[in-house]
Amino acid sequence: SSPPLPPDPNVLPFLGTLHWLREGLGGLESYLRSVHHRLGPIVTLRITSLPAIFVADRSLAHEALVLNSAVYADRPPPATISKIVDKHNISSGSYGATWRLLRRNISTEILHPSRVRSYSHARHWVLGILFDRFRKYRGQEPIVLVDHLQYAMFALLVLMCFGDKLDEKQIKQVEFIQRLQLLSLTRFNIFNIWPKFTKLILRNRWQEFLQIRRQQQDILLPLIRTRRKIVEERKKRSKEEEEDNKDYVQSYVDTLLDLELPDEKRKLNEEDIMNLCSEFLTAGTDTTATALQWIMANLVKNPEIQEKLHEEIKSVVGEEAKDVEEEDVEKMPYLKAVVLEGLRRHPPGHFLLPHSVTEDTLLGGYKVPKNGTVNFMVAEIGRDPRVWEEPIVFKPERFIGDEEVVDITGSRGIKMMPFGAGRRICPGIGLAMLHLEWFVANMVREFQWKEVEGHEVDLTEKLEFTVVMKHPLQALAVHRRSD
Ligand code: HEM
Repeated sequence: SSPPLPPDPNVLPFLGTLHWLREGLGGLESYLRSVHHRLGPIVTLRITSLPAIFVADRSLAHEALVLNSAVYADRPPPATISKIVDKHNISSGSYGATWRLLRRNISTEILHPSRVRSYSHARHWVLGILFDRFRKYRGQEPIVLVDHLQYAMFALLVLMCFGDKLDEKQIKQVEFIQRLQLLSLTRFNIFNIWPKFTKLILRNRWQEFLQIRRQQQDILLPLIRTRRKIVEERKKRSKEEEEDNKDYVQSYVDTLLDLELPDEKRKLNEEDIMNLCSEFLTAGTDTTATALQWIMANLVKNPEIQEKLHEEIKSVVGEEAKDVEEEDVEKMPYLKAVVLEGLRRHPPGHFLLPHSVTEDTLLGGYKVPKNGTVNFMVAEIGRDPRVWEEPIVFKPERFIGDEEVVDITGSRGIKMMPFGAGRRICPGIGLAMLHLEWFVANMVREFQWKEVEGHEVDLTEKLEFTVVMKHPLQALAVHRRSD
């Protein structure tokens, strides 16, 4: 009498998934699209021995993530690789006291709007670096934009994480090792399947994994130790002396040094802190740089949208202001619409991170078992033709109206959910939206972005850690104002 699992398209569970596995995870999405078409918005695949449920419908997503949010707030137990790189981090932590503590810490101590404001000087510093780089191309040579955007996001998040302005060489080292780890993760995921056996058979690859991990320790641990010393010395100084030191800005590492793990009754060790810093850097750089690249690509492809945006920016900040300020972006509805349209049409993650449920439950009349994973199809939901007219067209105007057209947090209903929804919603949503709006506004204010002949904008997607442009955007940045 117990309700069945959502329908499974394969008569022979494991064999059935082989044909998309050949194409990698990118193949999974198009396979699922055809399966949903046949079997409805909720289906089961057997990728491992545990059922993996896939949800492609906004109402079911809302029912699960928002209306039933406590039940869906768990994550599947970590596999071999995750046990090492994600140990005690937020994104893979199970729904319990440790997750709650770490999530509260990042949300209130680093990502709270008042704290985010305190990093404004860092954003101006990074914008200066970006613009110096762009000017060197004199509007004549193509810029591969994503390389610069990634560097800019790293410069910014490294500063928020470790507190100090590092030099270019140090920032590049951090960027190098974090990206190496991220991009090679798919190759190492094989160790999640029969680890004892695969570690033996693929000995060299396992050694490579450990080597990357050591390299990461060599780069990140000294930064953490330096910061610890600064914090300890600061504690020794008197309150008055500290109040005079107006330049001091709290970093993520500062907030982690004294945290105590509730389950294990001990402070975080260096490795825990490194994992949390690594998560912070990865979560906030690649996602934002990817989204920025997609938005800029659409502005280059649609010059009339870019000009309309430029007109709005000029009307708010005037002709002479040096940079667009952070308060200014709040007065730019078209800018917000451009960013939302970018996130709808090209969400950096096409799936949320896998969720799991704290108890057996029901969704859409089917059973969702405690031991399975539940995956939500973000890109499909944002491109649902029943909600979005001409969903493939880039049309910011769809977000302009008398009423709020979309609630990006999904709490009052989901039409798109690039940041997820419910208890596991991305805690960086405010910072990410600020970075997207502010950097787009400043880049469009300062330069006209033009297509390069022979390198027309190509919106083909490719799955890396996020879904990126298969052919990265190349564009000319023509300075709008004479120096
Ligand atoms: C455009 C930029 C970003 C996008 C599109 C994005 C998207 C997401 C998504 C889809 C999730 C998973 C939600 C779920 O599983 O239900 C997530 C989780 C997370 N994000 Fe973001 N994110 C962005 C920027 C950031 C930034 C700037 C930070 C912090 C510096 C951040 C930190 C996190 C963390 C810590 C989690 C795990 C939350 C948890 O499991 O409780 N993200 N993000």
